[in-house]
Amino acid sequence: MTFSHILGYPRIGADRELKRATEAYWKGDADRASLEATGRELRKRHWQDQREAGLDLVTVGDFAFYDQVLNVSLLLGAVPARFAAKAELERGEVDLDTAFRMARGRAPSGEPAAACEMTKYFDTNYHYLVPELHQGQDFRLASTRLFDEVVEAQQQGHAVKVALVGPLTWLWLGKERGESSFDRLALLDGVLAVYAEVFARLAKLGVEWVQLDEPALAQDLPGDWKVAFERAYHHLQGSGVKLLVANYFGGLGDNLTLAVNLPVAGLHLDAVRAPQEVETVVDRLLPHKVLSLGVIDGRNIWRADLAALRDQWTNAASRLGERLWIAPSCSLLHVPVDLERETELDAEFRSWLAFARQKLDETVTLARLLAGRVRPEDEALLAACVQAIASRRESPRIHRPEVGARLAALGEADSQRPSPYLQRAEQQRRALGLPLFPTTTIGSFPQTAEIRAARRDHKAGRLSADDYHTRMREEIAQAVRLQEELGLDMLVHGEAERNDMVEYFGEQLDGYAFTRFGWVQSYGSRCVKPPILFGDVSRPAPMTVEWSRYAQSLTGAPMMGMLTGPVTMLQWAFVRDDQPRATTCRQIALALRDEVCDLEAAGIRAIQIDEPALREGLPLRKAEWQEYLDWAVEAFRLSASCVADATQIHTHMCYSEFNDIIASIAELDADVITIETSRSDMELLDAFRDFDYPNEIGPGVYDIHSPNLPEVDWMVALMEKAAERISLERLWVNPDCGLKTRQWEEVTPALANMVQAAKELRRRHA
Ligand SMILES: CN1c2c(nc(N)[nH]c2=O)NC[C@@H]1CNc1ccc(C(=O)N[C@@H](CCC(=O)N[C@@H](CCC(=O)N[C@@H](CCC(=O)O)C(=O)O)C(=O)O)C(=O)O)cc1
Ligand SMILES: N[C@@H](CCS)C(=O)O
Ligand SMILES: [Zn+2]
Repeated sequence: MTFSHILGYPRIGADRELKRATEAYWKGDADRASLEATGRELRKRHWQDQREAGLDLVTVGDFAFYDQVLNVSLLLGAVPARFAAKAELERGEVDLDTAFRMARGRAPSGEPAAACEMTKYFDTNYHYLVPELHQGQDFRLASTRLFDEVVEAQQQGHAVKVALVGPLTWLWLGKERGESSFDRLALLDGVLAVYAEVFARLAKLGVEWVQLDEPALAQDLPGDWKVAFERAYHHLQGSGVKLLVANYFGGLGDNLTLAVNLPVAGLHLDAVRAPQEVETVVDRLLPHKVLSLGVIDGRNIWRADLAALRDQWTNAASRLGERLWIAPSCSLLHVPVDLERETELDAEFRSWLAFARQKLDETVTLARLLAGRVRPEDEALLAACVQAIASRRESPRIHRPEVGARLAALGEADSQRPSPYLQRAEQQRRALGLPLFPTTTIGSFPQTAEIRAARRDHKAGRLSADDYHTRMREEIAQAVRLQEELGLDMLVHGEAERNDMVEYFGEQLDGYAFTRFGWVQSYGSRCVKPPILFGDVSRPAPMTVEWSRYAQSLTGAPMMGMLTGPVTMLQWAFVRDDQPRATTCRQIALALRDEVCDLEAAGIRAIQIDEPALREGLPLRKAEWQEYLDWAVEAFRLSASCVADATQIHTHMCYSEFNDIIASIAELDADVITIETSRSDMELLDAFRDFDYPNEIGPGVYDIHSPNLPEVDWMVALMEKAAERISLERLWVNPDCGLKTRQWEEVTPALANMVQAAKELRRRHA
């Protein structure tokens, strides 16, 4: 028999039930009991799905009301002091509201406090809460939720495997806090003691297998971390459960020997991203260990080629026999829940896809194919699969010769602005007439319930296109009026008409398809619906020009055009796997270039091309960075370089640590870059100073994720710190990121203070 399992399942629910339940609880519209009931209901359904599909084990521990990394922090009692949870820690149960305050700064009960930092989980668009680590920190078992969930699953009759973020990856993802620097590996023993206690309790509950997610193994590990891996897993040996160490999102690389030799009962490999490592691991795996092969893609939505996978892994199956487990490459958290609901996609296109629910079936069928225990339903799935794969391969919907021809005709000059920055800057100063410390925002204004309701009514046919456009124009006019009243210098139209900065463009470009219910959790209750990039990309018609032209017609101040850049359009979509990502990215860049040209022709004097995903697109291994950066930078430049010197190109990035990639950021050659810096106290600007970054910079002066009002003095002080690093004439004043998740009641006074801060800075530095 070949075992089948998954590393984790989406918890948000096919109807985003978890989003609705948590948001209702936060608003005070639902009580704790009803939130917990929704959690139980979702877990029950998801375990049932796994069981019905025929998986041998159901996975427990992947559920979270906010984030699975935060769950481990709670389990370990790693709750920062500002959340005042001493009594809860002593009692051994951190309250759910404390967890919500850690995640978002506030909850229905307890005092608000600064939320923990949130950042991207490896190279995904999923955000985790960064564990805060202190010198001499104590750890103690401080949550029983995991054990309760295990009992819950067992009572429903399931064979359970527990999944947790592993101790090394938890530390790897954490950040040292406090005055003096220290080595966070010094905390490992304390962390391990709690993991051992957790395992002992799980063993008592009859749990045989615990999966420990250690994707840190897919990155370049310093020597002391490799030693720590060995030490940790030796320490955890004999803790009463069998440990399966799971690596995903990439290969083990030079951590292969380390991983293969860990004293654990099994290893999971990402055989989608690193199939080439499997044979070596099989050769070297000790005979008592199992190998879980992640062969179904957990990061994409294409239907698996089951016949090809069967042929590819037959040898491993015959060598390993019962020691082979079959699984998706990583948790299914990163794909939408159920394709069955997408009834509006045409049958042929739908046949090319598999979402989480369908990937369960693929996993089970493949395991049975490899074990030679084929059932009629496997034969049926295999036959449907063969047909779908052939239909996708041969489809005329994918290839459009004119797109390839346009790419082939490109020369170096096409990704080059006519003049260097200094010359452009002079022309832009004349054309735009901006003051010192110009103020701007990042693009979006609050996506109110009314805006979303109007869009929903329009999509449902209850609001005509004309009426919808009128409603959106009213929103834009109001946003323009407000910005003028506030005295902002470079205006934006506010992005009211956009459901999402990627999906909106995906809906208008050829080569993309979009779903109705394909939600994927981005952070907490927030979800995104990544479009599906299936074919050659082109722009059939202008996408933003009329909105921008209208917004500009309302004001004499410069109005910034607003586009999502090619790398972000690629990174936040499900991307075709039949050609290099670089080629797809260049196709998107050309489509965007058409839009940039049209915006300029419509009289728009500044155009922002957002690239918040540029950094997260970096390969996990440094050796592969440069190749990626080369094509990513070229794609951005290709999209931006058709404009005249006097047209100002902006870009924006958030969630970025710039030190490592500053040279590539400079190569983008954007006239202005606005970045997230406020939470780092402007320290991120050191990279720009040290590199002698030549162009203009808007370091974010306030954190848009927080509902707290930014004070004028605070922003002035931050900008003074910025001015120590960057020359005054190159500094802009703006928030950290877009304001779509905030309320107008928060945005208006915050921007008023920001403009006030800019005035004070001008007074001081006149
Ligand atoms: C900048 N960020 C983004 C990332 N990825 C993206 N693809 N887009 C981003 O903007 N990654 C990094 C960050 C993550 N940040 C965010 C911020 C905010 C959200 C968010 O607010 N998501 C919304 C959904 C947004 C959306 O698509 N809205 C649509 C549909 C609205 C809807 O839910 N409609 C309901 C009906 C209305 C109702 O009753 O509420 C429905 O269809 O059922 C729209 O505006 O039309 C969220 O609610 O989670 C995400 C990531
Ligand atoms: N223009 C976008 C960028 C978000 S990263 C916004 O303002 O929401
Ligand atoms: Zn941003």
